[in-house]
Amino acid sequence: MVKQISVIGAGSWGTSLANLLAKKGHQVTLWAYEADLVARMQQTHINDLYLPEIKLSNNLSFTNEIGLAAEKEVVLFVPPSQAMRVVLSSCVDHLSSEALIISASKGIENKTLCPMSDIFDELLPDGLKNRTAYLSGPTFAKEVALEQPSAVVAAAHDQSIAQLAQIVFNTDYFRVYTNDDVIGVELGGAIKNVIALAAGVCDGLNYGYNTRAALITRGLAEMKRLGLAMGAKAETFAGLAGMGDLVLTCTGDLSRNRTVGVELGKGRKLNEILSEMTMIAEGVKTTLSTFELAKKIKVEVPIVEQMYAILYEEKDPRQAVVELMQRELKSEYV
Ligand SMILES: NC(=O)c1ccc[n+]([C@@H]2O[C@H](COP(=O)([O-])OP(=O)(O)OC[C@H]3O[C@@H](n4cnc5c(N)ncnc54)[C@H](O)[C@@H]3O)[C@@H](O)[C@H]2O)c1
Ligand SMILES: O=P(O)(O)OC[C@H](O)CO
Repeated sequence: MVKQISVIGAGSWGTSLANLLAKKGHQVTLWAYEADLVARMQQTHINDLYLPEIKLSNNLSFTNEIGLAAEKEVVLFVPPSQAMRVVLSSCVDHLSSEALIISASKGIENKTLCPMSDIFDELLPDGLKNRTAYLSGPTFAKEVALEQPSAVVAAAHDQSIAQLAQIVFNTDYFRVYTNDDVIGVELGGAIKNVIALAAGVCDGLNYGYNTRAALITRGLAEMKRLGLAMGAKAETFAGLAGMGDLVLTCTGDLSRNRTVGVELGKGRKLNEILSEMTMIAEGVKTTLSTFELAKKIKVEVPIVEQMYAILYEEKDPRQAVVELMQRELKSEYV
């Protein structure tokens, strides 16, 4: 059934998902933060800042008026996670009480340590709190835009809402599974970015496949440990939003997080690396949140701690690896 949908956030992922939905036949409006980008997309149907390689569907319209965009049957939020609170706040009064609300952003807010679902729970009116779903999984925006077969999960507390999201997004190249573990799916998608930074650091230091495999596996152990302490299900970390996204981001050259890590491993300064990027590497800020969250709930996350020290205390990446390798010996599953 054709839906009126708005996508709030015209970065590479919002644009790619808006295009998927429009090609599927939905009536889609894409809201961009940058007014000049909206004007150019209206003329060219190309997002020259964030997804320049893709000619967008003629079925897609563009706006800079967030209130109007929010008045749709389905509202998909895809801003950077640190901007989610402000963006959602400006939409709340315009949302229909019947709307299906979806978040596809991956991160943990710095100042509150909230995953996106806590921000939605805090800001949405009661009737909409149970009408939200969280889309996550191993998906580079460009590959989805090129219709490469991909799979994701739509997580919601209410499975009828997860199923609605599944129906709205599923295509023959974008397979959507439902999931009821909202916190697990959210933490998987957020913390894998921290581990991807670390995987990039190892590559930048010219370590090999052994190091990468060890990093991915022990990174997954940290994601799962923190997730379990936050009430997530263990199996979520073996799924698309856990191991699936972790493997993609730690190994794929399209990952912005992994790319930042590679440059850090080569010895470049964080500020210099970030100043050259138009796009966002969520893991940089999520490292800070994850480090503080783990400290608060007393969960051991040695890779996250070393990544924090590299990013925020200018620790030498090679020394960080040495310290990880020289930690007290222990059983694999402690
Ligand atoms: N790109 C991907 O492949 C991909 C895949 C899955 C999930 N995600 C997630 O989607 C979210 C959005 O990332 P992206 O890759 O689409 O972005 P991007 O890096 O391609 O673009 C940056 C985005 O940030 C927006 N922005 C910058 N400052 C802002 C502000 N103050 N307020 C509101 N918006 C602002 C820009 O308008 C733009 O939409 C992130 O949480 C990311 O982790 C991305
Ligand atoms: O490019 P990254 O590192 O932000 O990763 C993009 C997606 O989250 C991969 O699933």
